[in-house]
Amino acid sequence: MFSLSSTVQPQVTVPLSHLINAFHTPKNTSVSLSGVSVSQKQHRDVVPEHEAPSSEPSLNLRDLGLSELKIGQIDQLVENLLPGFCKGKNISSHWHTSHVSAQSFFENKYGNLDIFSTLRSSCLYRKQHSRALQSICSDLQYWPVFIQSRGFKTLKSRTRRLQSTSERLAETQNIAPSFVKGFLLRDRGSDVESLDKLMKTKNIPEAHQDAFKTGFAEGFLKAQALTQKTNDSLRRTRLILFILLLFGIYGLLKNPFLSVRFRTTTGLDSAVDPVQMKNVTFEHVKGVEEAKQELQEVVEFLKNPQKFTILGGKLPKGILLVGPPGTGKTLLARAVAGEADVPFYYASGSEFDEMFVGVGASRIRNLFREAKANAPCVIFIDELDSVGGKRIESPMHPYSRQTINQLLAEMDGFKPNEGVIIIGATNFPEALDNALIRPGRFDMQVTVPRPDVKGRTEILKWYLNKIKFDQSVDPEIIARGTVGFSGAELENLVNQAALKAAVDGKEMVTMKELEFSKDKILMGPERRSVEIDNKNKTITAYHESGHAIIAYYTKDAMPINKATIMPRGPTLGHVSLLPENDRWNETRAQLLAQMDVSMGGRVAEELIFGTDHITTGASSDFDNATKIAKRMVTKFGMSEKLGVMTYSDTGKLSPETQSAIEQEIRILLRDSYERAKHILKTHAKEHKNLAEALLTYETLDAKEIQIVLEGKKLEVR
Ligand SMILES: Nc1ncnc2c1ncn2[C@@H]1O[C@H](COP(=O)(O)OP(=O)(O)OP(=O)(O)O)[C@@H](O)[C@H]1O
Ligand SMILES: [Zn+2]
Repeated sequence: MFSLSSTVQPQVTVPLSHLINAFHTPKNTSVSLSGVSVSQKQHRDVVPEHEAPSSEPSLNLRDLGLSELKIGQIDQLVENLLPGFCKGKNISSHWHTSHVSAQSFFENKYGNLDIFSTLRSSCLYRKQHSRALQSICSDLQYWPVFIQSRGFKTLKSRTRRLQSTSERLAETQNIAPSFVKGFLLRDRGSDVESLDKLMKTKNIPEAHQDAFKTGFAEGFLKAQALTQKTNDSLRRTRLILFILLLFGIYGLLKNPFLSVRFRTTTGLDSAVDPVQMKNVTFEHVKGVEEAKQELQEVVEFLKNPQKFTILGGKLPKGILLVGPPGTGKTLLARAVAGEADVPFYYASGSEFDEMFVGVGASRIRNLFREAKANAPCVIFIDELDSVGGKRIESPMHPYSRQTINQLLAEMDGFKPNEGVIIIGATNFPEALDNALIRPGRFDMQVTVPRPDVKGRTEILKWYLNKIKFDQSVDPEIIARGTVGFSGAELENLVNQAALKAAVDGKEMVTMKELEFSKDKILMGPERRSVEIDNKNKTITAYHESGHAIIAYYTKDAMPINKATIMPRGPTLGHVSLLPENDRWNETRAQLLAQMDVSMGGRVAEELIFGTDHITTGASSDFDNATKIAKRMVTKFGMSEKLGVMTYSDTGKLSPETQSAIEQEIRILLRDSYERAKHILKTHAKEHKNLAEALLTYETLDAKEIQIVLEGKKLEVR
């Protein structure tokens, strides 16, 4: 384990290369770190400060103390800095710890949330931020190194930091993502923005923008070449950069819709032009069937608003697409417009107040004026939380209230049959201002989850069909190994494989390149979340199988409908049961069975992972079981000791009766726990099989569960 001392020591001077080596050196080599105490299994030696070669670039951390952190740097920290720690394996385990502590902080605060989206979308929570950051950063004392090296000006030092070609490759994404968009398009780092901003301020006409970007990249290459002339691997980097560039431009020409992204232009009274999205349809969005179904109605409405409303159709004005980054929310919104063949207005919440503070409100006004004049149409507001967050006391955004109020006023200001549909996207719905989700505003929520294994297969096939690949390629195998990947990441995976094949001079993409780029992505930025996912997934798989096994082997339990370990909302997985008929009455045996099924999760954790490793994940299960037990005792007269009598207001009971009730409930729960334990012990083998099947397939329906429990082999889907 690579753990660094836990206090920030701003006075330490750390030679960059030493840090870098520490990040990228395999476990068994020893690395010198100056001034940073390092402890792990095999001790690495710590070189005193003066021994650092003076010619090396070094950084005085004093100038960059934690208190200096600007809110705007949080994105950089989260998106760029922390992944940097995860490149090597050691770092990844290190990150693990920090992640958990930061996450638990947020969990206490907000329930089970994705730390990344939380940090990303809530620049407003200044206090929480600094605390969360401290918990992340407290032992990452050299983090400013990375922050310092962001941006075009300082990229030189950053390049030195990068050791392997593959990282240089990753680096190129940060350098020129806007013109490799559609190709390697996930990074929206600050570099892109600065380039975009530069183009805005320089007023580059659209026709020349590509040339400008190219020139910019070339200039960057030159600057790089000047500083490190003879470096061999640098040449390779330049080559790769260049190939990337060509590919990117090629992709841009070939596939314009991928890169056309409408932005409200600068200026106070900016014109707003729609983007017609004829060529994006639901066909382009894979693996989110449920969301598409839910949105189908909206398409019908947009095709003919009057008719729809005359027939009595009722539609929300606003639809909120909720889901993690890169799952296709923007794509879905475009597809809605495309399907209905109506104009699509794109706006990004974070852009409203970005150029000139206070113009957000007028931008919103313009946007809606234009949209209404061109109805039916779709207005899409990406990153809705950054305009509609609960930022009442945000010093960063003094005008945001105005912006959000304007948005609310506009939404209230038109009738449902006017044909304007507002689609907002967020990966952090909890941060939204309550006023926004009231009826008549964003009152319909559509979840856009990470794709399951089937969805991932579809997405991979879709993007594979755009490139050349050989017979060996089996999308399903890749899909199984990419738990937790979003659509964008899968697209990226395919693109990177194509790139790798091209760089290696191959004619087609084979399984080898796909596996390579999968691993690369896994080791890169996404790794820790996936790693945590895997660990959590195992626990979840046994927990959920526990419920399922009890349900299956208990005579009076409801039949199982499905079991899944796909996280949804705040849950990590669930087992759903379906009553055979509507239940008018429940028997004592049925109630007990329900309790046993609830107990199954925790019992499974205890049996498989040991008492020390049981998780908090069972609390709602216990709530369930306790409620049933309580009702049995106090309402249904199902306790021998307390007899056939109801006890409605437990507050008015004598202490003796109360404790008798409690005692009875406790006994019911304890017995239930023991029954569940007995079943799980008896069926340990089936339990294991089911958990493993869940880990492979993520979701199993009733029939598949039965097949597994009967010891047969599941057909590969
Ligand atoms: N389900 C999917 N099917 C096909 N392609 C997808 C899917 N999800 C994402 N992609 C690809 O990833 C790109 C980025 O996705 P998109 O911008 O729609 O995600 P998003 O959910 O809006 O992300 P963010 O929250 O970061 O804005 C899409 O343009 C598309 O190329
Ligand atoms: Zn449970």
